[in-house]
Amino acid sequence: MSALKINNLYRYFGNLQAVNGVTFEIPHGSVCGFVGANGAGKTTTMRILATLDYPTLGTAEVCGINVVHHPSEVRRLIGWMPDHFGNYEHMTVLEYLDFYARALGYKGKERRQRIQEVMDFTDLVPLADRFSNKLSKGMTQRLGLGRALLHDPQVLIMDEPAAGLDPKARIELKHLIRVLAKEGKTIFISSHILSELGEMCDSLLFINNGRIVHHGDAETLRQGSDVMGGVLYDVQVDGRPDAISDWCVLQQNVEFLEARKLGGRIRIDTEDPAKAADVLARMVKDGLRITEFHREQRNLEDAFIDILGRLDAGQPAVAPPPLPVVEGREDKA
Ligand SMILES: Nc1ncnc2c1ncn2[C@@H]1O[C@H](COP(=O)(O)OP(=O)(O)OP(=O)(O)O)[C@@H](O)[C@H]1O
Repeated sequence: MSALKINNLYRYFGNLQAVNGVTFEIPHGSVCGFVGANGAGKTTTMRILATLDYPTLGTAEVCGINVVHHPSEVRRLIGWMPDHFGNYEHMTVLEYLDFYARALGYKGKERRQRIQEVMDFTDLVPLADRFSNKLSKGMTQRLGLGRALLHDPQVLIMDEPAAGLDPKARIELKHLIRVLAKEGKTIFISSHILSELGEMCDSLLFINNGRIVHHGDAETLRQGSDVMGGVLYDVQVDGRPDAISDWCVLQQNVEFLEARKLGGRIRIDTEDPAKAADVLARMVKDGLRITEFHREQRNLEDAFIDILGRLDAGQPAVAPPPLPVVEGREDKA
């Protein structure tokens, strides 16, 4: 059973189709990044999962429990960290967590212990007596995370937790997310900072205009294979750079993509490194003086733009690959 499962989900606001037939599953114990432009439908999808909104059509389940039919049960399983949350004036960090722990039904010693654990984890102990509305953005996010973790949820849903954080605070947050992932929690996190998501996520889910346009792991996206239908190589020659494009015209499984100063980018129509080695050997045999031949690592922003470009060009989005199986996941630090 998946930790999160969304099936053919729609959410309309009047005529506006905010979520438009979204389907995906996220396995237990994995970290999934949710990526999309402003207004793509991320918050709406997350709010439905967090039982704060209703779908127009379709289903959403957390650990097999339907969010519409059993919202109270779902709330016990999830920790929700919204992109903005209100702090109360004249309430210290400790009082704030105590208030929510009471609301969650914790009593006496157990409550104090749970608050202490959360404050230790989020490094809020030195801020215990600070007014919660006088915290920096990074401290506020740690308080929000602490609040979301009070009932030790299995699944954490975080909407743009890194927005507005300075680099140090982002690194601290990333560290906390890694620790939680190592503990086996399922984490669904939206962000505009793709490079950071790539480092900590087992899979990335791209949404555009309310539709899922890609679901895959970051490494495959960087290498471009499942997006581009082949593998990209950067090739440089000693001599005429356009010798590569001339050569590619005569090949069946090699496509010339763009010229560069000393050569060009090509796509080899295979995942198999041995076949790429064959292509290189043929180039050399045919007289190209190769000075560089390496598999291209694209950044995730490029991959996202590629996917959107394919959609704009009327090409179908690539079918999602099988979901990653998370067994004995390793820390990616
Ligand atoms: N309560 C609402 N009433 C009307 N329209 C809404 C409502 N909530 C969201 N929308 C619209 O639905 C679309 C999707 O919004 P959503 O907040 O889900 O996007 P998002 O991907 O989270 O964007 P951002 O990255 O800017 O937070 C947007 O066009 C937004 O204006």
